[in-house]
Formats: sequence, C-alpha cells, structure tokens
Amino acid sequence: MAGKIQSLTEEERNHLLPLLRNAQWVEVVGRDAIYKEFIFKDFNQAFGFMSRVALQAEKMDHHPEWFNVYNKVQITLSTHDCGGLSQRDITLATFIDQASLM
Ligand SMILES: C[C@H](O)[C@H](O)[C@H]1CNC2=NC(N)=NC(=O)C2=N1
Repeated sequence: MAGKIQSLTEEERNHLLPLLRNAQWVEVVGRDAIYKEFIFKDFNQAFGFMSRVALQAEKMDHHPEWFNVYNKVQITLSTHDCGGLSQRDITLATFIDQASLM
C-alpha cells in the first residue's frame, strides 16, 4: 500500500544522525528509532504543536509515536514499513523541529 520504503543506508546515517543529535534527537536503545522531548509553556502550546504535526503526518502518511502530559510531548519516530529509520523520519523530524518554534 505505502510502497517500498528503504531504510537509511550507513552513509546516510553517518551524515544525518550527527545533525539530528545537534537538534537534541537521540537514538533509541535497542530499536532503530529516534526520540525527542519537547516542553512548552502550557497545554495549549503543546496541543497547538501536536495539531500542526498531526496535519503534516496525515499529509505524509507518516505518523509519530507520541505521549503528551500537560506541557510535555515525547516523540518517537520510526518507519514501521521498513522496521527502522527512513528518509521519512528525517523529513518529519525536521518539520517537527520547525513546528515546535511557531
Ligand atoms: C497503510 C499506511 O499507509 C501505513 O501503515 C503508513 C501509515 N503511517 C506510518 N507511520 C510510520 N511512522 N511508519 C509507517 O510505516 C507508516 N505507514
């Protein structure tokens, strides 16, 4: 349905993962996924952010695993269709970082 999605190559990882780490994304232990925690002023700010991400996720047909309590949003990104990180996770992570600044 979603077509063939390629896992990131070693070369792509060597290039991209340092950039993600600079933006406070971390590699999940024991799983090919990335994780970041966002803290906002209050629930309204957190949920506004989640709404922006949700609309983009639907557009991309690529969805975050996330957990929210009040002003905190914890996000894990991975591509189920390839069992690990793909370019889609990088694209969504980049969008998420922009959306968190709005
Ligand atoms: C059927 C549907 O297109 C797929 O299940 C999509 C939906 N959203 C998805 N989100 C994520 N994170 N990974 C996927 O592989 C994925 N696949």
